[in-house]
Amino acid sequence: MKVDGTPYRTIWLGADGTTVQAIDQTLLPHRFVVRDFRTMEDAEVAIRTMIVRGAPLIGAAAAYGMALAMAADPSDAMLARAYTVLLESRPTAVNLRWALDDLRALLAPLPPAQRREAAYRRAAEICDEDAEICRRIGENGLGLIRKLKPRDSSGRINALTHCNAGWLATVDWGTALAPIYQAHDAGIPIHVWVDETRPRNQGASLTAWELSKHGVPHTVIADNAGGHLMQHDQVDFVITGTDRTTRGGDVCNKIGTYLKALAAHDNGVPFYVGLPYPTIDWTIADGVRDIPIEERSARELSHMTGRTETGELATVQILPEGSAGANPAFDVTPARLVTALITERGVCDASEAGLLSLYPERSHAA
Ligand SMILES: CSC[C@@H](O)[C@@H](O)C(=O)COP(=O)(O)O
Repeated sequence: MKVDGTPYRTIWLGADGTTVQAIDQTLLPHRFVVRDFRTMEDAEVAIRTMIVRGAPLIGAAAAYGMALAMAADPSDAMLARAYTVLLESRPTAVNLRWALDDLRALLAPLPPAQRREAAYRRAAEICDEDAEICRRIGENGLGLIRKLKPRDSSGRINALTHCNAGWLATVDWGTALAPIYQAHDAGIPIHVWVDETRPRNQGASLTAWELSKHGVPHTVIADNAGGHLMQHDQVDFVITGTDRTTRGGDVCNKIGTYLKALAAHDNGVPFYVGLPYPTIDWTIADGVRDIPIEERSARELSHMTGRTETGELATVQILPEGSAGANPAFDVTPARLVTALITERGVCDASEAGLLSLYPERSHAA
């Protein structure tokens, strides 16, 4: 996607052929800064501190982390260490494990001298594949948007989204936002209600930024406003991404997604989820019980960072001294609340039968 006319992906290989570069998402929307990752540890820190975030981008960054590890030391010991260190950087997005398993299976049988080149080549392929997958999710989601009739008299289609599942969360295009970009580009009058997404504000900071860079009309709302808007016919569909979706169609996504799905269900508003195949965890049937939910620091609740009127970035405390905070970063929306899953292969029911209709080769997986 473009930033002020210049095409960008979220992560790419630097001109020296070794350093990996990525947009620093902790500074958006106020500063556009590109970071260099020179070591596997740089990639690990970037994932853990959310310089890069969003399930598909976490997978891509982990793949490049493995490549950086192999550039430093292509031994078996380093391969095992890089796998473990990177896997522990964040627990919920299954794309991380998917990418590391993919790289390890490719690299382990190779002689060490061939591992560096193979790892960089595969990391670049994963990035290209993610961009193409997301473009296809966009096409498949566009088909659904074309069938919607506006509920209110504005003549526009109103989407509601939570967190950031746009191009910043992937390598390019996004998952939830790809159909919205394609609808906008096709001339469909579409407007997006953007949940601010406390505590880290991925909606207010990232989704709003990338929609404005693409010229998509949008309005940021407090996280709790969505139910009210749905009761008053101001939301035609809800669309989110996901960090892990079970083989039965339970959707794990940013904390607060479940409440949006409940409100959508109560108001007869379609609730769609965009996802690429590496986000499906075929090993888990019950998402509420079995998906690991990341607990993040209470500091994300107690402090907020923003731009002052004089243009500097400043961090302020908003909780009283001594109040405890709890910060579960994700929740699980049961499949029964999901109208449909939108994948690169097409649209299906949020159920095992639905997913297997698109991925029949997985029917053997337990
Ligand atoms: C295409 S991204 C889907 C999800 O990764 C996204 O909605 C999300 O929850 C991101 O969480 P984050 O904690 O910002 O990494």
